[in-house]
Amino acid sequence: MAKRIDVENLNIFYGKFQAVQGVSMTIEPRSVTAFIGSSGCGKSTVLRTLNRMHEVIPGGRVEGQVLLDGQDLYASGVDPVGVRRTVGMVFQRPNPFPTMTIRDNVAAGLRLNGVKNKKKLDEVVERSLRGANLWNEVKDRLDKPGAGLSGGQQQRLCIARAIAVEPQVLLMDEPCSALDPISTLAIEDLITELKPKYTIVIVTHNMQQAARVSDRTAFFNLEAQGKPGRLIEIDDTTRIFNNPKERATEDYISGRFG
Ligand SMILES: Nc1ncnc2c1ncn2[C@@H]1O[C@H](COP(=O)(O)OP(=O)(O)OP(=O)(O)O)[C@@H](O)[C@H]1O
Repeated sequence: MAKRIDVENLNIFYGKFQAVQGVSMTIEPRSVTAFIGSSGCGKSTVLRTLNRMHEVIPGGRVEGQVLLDGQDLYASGVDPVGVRRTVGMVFQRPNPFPTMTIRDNVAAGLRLNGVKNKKKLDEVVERSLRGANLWNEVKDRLDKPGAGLSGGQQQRLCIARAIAVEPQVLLMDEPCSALDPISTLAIEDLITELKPKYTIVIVTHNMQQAARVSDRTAFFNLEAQGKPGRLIEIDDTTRIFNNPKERATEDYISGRFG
C-alpha cells in the first residue's frame, strides 16, 4: 500500500555545512509530487533523506522527522535497509548491474531478501517488467545483459528492479535527464500508470515535466549562495504554475531566474 510521508522541520547537513533548513511538508499517497528549484537548493538532498540514503554519504546528518504513515524513519531501532526496501529509488543515470542479465537485474532485490523459488522469481520478473512497460521489448532476451538495452530501456529496467521488491514509495532523482524525448515520454507515461499504487516523488529540472506528471509541486530555493536551501511552497501543481503564493516561485516559474 502506498504511504503518506510527513516531513517535519528537517535540517540536513554534510559535515559542518547545512545544505537544507527547516523543511516541513506532507506528501500524499497515490500521487506524484515534483521537487523543483534552481541548482544546489537541496532537492536531491531532501529526496535522499526520505529513504535514509543521505546518511550513506560520509558526514551526512539529519535533524527532524520523516514519518511514513506516522512512523519516524529516524527513530532509534529502525533498520535503514528495511526503510530502503519500503522506499525505493531510481537515479539520474540508468544503473543496471552491468554484468547481470535482464532477468537477474529484476530479481536481484528478491534474491537478496532470500527468495530462491524459481517459479516465484519468474513471476515477479514478468510482473515487474510488465509494470515497467518493458516486458514486450525484452521477453525474448531475458538472459541477455541489462547493459545491452537502450538508455530508456535501461531506465525502465531500473524501475522494474525497484518495483520488484514491492516498495510503497518510489523516489526518482531526475530519472529522464539522460534520456531522449521519446524515452522521456515513455517514463512519464509509466509514472502516471504507477501512481495509483505508489507514493511517487520526482526531482526534475524540466518544468514541463513537473507540469505533465505531478499532482503537487514543491519549490525549493536558496536565500543566498552558501546559505541552506529552503522549501518556499508546496501546493497543487496547477496552482504553483498558474497562481503561486510566493513571488520567488513566480519568478522561477516564469524564467526570471534559476
Ligand atoms: N556529497 C556531498 N557532499 C557535500 N556537499 C554536498 C554533497 N552533495 C550535495 N552537496 C551540497 O548540498 C547542497 C544541495 O545539493 P543538492 O544536490 O541536493 O541540490 P539540488 O537542488 O538537487 O541540485 P541540482 O539541481 O544541481 O541537482 C549544495 O550546496 C551541494 O553542493
